[in-house]
Amino acid sequence: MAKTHPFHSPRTHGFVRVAAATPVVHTADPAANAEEHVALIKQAGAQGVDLIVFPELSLSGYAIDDLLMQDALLAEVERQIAVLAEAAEMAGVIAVVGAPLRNGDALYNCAVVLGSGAVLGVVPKTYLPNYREYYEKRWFAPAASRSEDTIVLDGESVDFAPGLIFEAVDRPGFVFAAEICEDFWAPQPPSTRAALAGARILLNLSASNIVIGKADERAVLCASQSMRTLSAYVFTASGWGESTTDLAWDGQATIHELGAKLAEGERFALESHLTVADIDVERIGLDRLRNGTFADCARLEGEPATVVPFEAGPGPAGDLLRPLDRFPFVPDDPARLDQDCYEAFNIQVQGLMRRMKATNGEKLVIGVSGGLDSTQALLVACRAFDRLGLPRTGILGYTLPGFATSEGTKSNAWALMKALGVTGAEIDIRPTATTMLEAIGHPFARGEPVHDITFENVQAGLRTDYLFRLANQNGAFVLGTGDLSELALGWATYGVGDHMSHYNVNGGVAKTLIRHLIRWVATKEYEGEAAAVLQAVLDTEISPELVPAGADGRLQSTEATVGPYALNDFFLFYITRFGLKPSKVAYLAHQAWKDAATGHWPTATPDAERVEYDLATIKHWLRKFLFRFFQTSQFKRSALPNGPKVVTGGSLSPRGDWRAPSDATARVWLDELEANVPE
Ligand SMILES: Nc1ncnc2c1ncn2[C@@H]1O[C@H](COP(=O)(O)OP(=O)(O)OC[C@H]2O[C@@H]([n+]3cccc(C(=O)O)c3)[C@H](O)[C@@H]2O)[C@@H](O)[C@H]1O
Ligand SMILES: Nc1ncnc2c1ncn2[C@@H]1O[C@H](COP(=O)(O)OP(=O)(O)OP(=O)(O)O)[C@@H](O)[C@H]1O
Ligand SMILES: NC(=O)CC[C@H](N)C(=O)O
Repeated sequence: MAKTHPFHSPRTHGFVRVAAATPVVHTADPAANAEEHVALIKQAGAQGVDLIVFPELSLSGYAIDDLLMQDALLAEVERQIAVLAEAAEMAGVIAVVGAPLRNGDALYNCAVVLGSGAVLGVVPKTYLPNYREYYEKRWFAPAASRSEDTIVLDGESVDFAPGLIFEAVDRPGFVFAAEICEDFWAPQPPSTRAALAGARILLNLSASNIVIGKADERAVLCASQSMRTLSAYVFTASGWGESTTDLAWDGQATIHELGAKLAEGERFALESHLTVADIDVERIGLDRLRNGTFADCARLEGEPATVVPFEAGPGPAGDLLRPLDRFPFVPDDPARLDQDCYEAFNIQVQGLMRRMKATNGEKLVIGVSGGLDSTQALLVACRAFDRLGLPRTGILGYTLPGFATSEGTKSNAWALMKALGVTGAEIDIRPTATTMLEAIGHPFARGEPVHDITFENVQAGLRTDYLFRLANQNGAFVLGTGDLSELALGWATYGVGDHMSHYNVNGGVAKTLIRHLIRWVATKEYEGEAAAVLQAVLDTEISPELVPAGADGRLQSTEATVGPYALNDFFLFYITRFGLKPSKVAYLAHQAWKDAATGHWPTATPDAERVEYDLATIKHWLRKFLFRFFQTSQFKRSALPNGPKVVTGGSLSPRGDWRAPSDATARVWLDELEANVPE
C-alpha cells in the first residue's frame, strides 16, 4: 500500500506539528534577527511544521534596556514584521514572533501572530516583571492598561488583546493562544483562561535568563500548566546572542502535552535551531470531554474570548514526531519502570492486606498453575502475609493438574510453592472432570478427542469449585489471579471458573506489566532457588493448558488465539484511557511497532520479544480485539470480584472506570477500522 494513503499522515489523526524556535539573537538588530527568523521559518516549512513560536522580543532582542525607547529600532521592528508575514506564508506555517510594539502612546511587549501573509492578531504581555533583575515597567505598559482592542500594523487594523484565541477553520482542534514569559509565573496565568476558552495549544514566548536551578523550575511549570489545563504547552526562551551585560541565556525549549514532555531542545547551543513535536489535539479534546471538572471550571472561571480564525497549512506528513511507548503500561525508562513496579506491587499488597484485616482472615487459597498470573498473585500474598505478621503457611497453594497440564508448569508450580514457603498440595482434577463429562454426555468421556469449550470450561470450572470448597473447609478466602488484559478480552471462564474469586489482586494489572512485576519482585526480594523458579515461570509460554497438545506436540497457545499481549495491551490503553478511534489506534500501533530497530525497549525485554508488526498484522488483531472487547466480553466485566485499580489506563471494574452494556455490538468500531485503515 502506497504511503500516500491519508492513513499514513499524522494530520489525518489529529496531530498538529509545532516548532519551538531558538534563533541566535542579534542584540538590538531587527533586520539581522529577521534573517534568523526567516531561515528557521523555511526550515520549519520543509519539516511540515504547522505552528512555529519564537522567544520574547525575538525581533529586537530582550536585554536591550533603554534602546527599547528608540524610534529607529521600533520602526525597523515594524518593517520586519511585514517581511516575516510573507516568509511564513511562503513556508505554509503560522509564525508567532516577539516584538516591542507601540499602540497609542504606550509600548507593549507583544506576541505577533502571522499567517496567510498578514498579521492575524497581537497579544500584549499581561504581567510585566519589575523585581530583582527585571525592570520591564520602565519601558512597557501592561496589557490591562491598553485603551484599544485593535492595533494598526502595515496599514491594517487587527485584534490587540491578551487571551486572543486562534482557531484553524480547516483543522478541528487546532486552536492556540500565546502568553509571554512572566505571564505563566503569575498565580493565574492568562493561558489558563485561554485553555478554558478552548485553546488546546498554549505558547510561551520567553526571555528567561538562566541561573542555577531555573531550568527545572520552568520544566515543572510547563508540565504542571499542561496537565492542569489539559493542553499542550510550548515554551521557548532566548538563547545565545542575548546581551550578557548582566545575565546569561540558555535557550531552553520544551513541548509538553497533558503533563508529559514530548520534546526538549539543546540548551546553551550556539546555532539557531528548532525543537519539533506532533501534538495530539484530538486526544486533548477527548480528555477534556471525559473530565467534567474542566468544563465545570470553564463555566465558573471562564470568560468570553475573541476568536481569530485562520487557515492552517497542509500539515505534517511522514512519520509521527513524538515519543511513543511500545508498551503503554511498561515505561522504557528504567527509573520510571522501577517506580511503577514499586507502586503496582504495593497497591496489590495493600488491597489484599486490608481485605485480610477486615475479615480477620489468616488463610487464603490460591490455584497455582506455574503461569504468570498465579505466580504474581502468590508473590503478592507472600508479601501481604509477611507485612501482617502472618505465617506464609497460611497461604494454601493448590496445583490442580488437568488433561493438558504440562510437566514443566506443574513442576514450576511445586518449586514455587516450596521456595516461597507456602503450604502446597496437589489435587488431580481429571477423575472429577471425567465424571462430569460422562454425566453430561460429552464425547471426550467416550474416548473421542473432542476438546471444545465445554471440555475446557469443565476443567476451569472444577478448579474453581475445588478452590471455593477448600476455602470453606479451611476458613480461608479464594485469591483471584485474572489480569486486566484477560478481562479486556474475556479470556476467562465465566462464573464457575477462574473469572470468580473472593478478592482479585491482578484485575487492575495488564499482562505486559505482570511480566515486569514478577521480574522486579524476583530481583528485589528473592535470590537462590526462588529467583531461579521465578525466571523459569517468566520463560514459559502463556497457555491456559486446557487442551492437550496437538499431533505436533505443541501446547495450546493463548497468544495464537487472542493475539500478542503486546498489541492487545496497546489497543486496550488507547481505547479505554482516551477513547481513540480504531484507525488512530492502528496508526499509533504501527508507528510504535513497525520497526524493532528504532525507539526504545523496556530494559530486560528478552531479544526474542523484540519483534515488529506490520500494518496487516496489527489490523488483524485489532479487529479481533474490538470484537471481543466491545461485543462478547462485557458481561464478564459486569460481574467482577473486588480488587484495586492499579494502572492509569483504567480499571475495567463496573464500579470503576469502565461501564458498558453487556449486549452491545462492536459494529461502529469494526466499520471505522475497515473504512479508514488500508489493507
Ligand atoms: N452477553 C452475554 N450475557 C450473558 N451471557 C453470555 C453473554 N455472552 C455469552 N454468554 C454466555 O456465556 C457463556 C460463555 O462464557 P464462558 O462460559 O466464560 O465461556 P467462553 O468465553 O466461551 O470460554 C472461556 C474462554 O476463556 C479461555 N480461558 C479460560 C480459563 C482460563 C484462561 C486463561 O488463560 O486465563 C482462558 C478458554 O480457553 C476459553 O476460550 C455461554 O454460556 C454464553 O451463552
Ligand atoms: N494446573 C493448575 N493448577 C492450579 N491452578 C490452576 C491450574 N491451571 C489454572 N489454574 C488457576 O486458574 C487460573 C487461570 O488459569 P491460567 O492457566 O489461564 O492462568 P495462569 O497460568 O496463572 O497465568 P496465565 O494466564 O498467564 O497463563 C490460574 O491463575 C490459576 O489460579
Ligand atoms: N522575561 C520575563 O518575563 C522573565 C521573568 C520570569 N519570571 C523569569 O524568571 O525568567
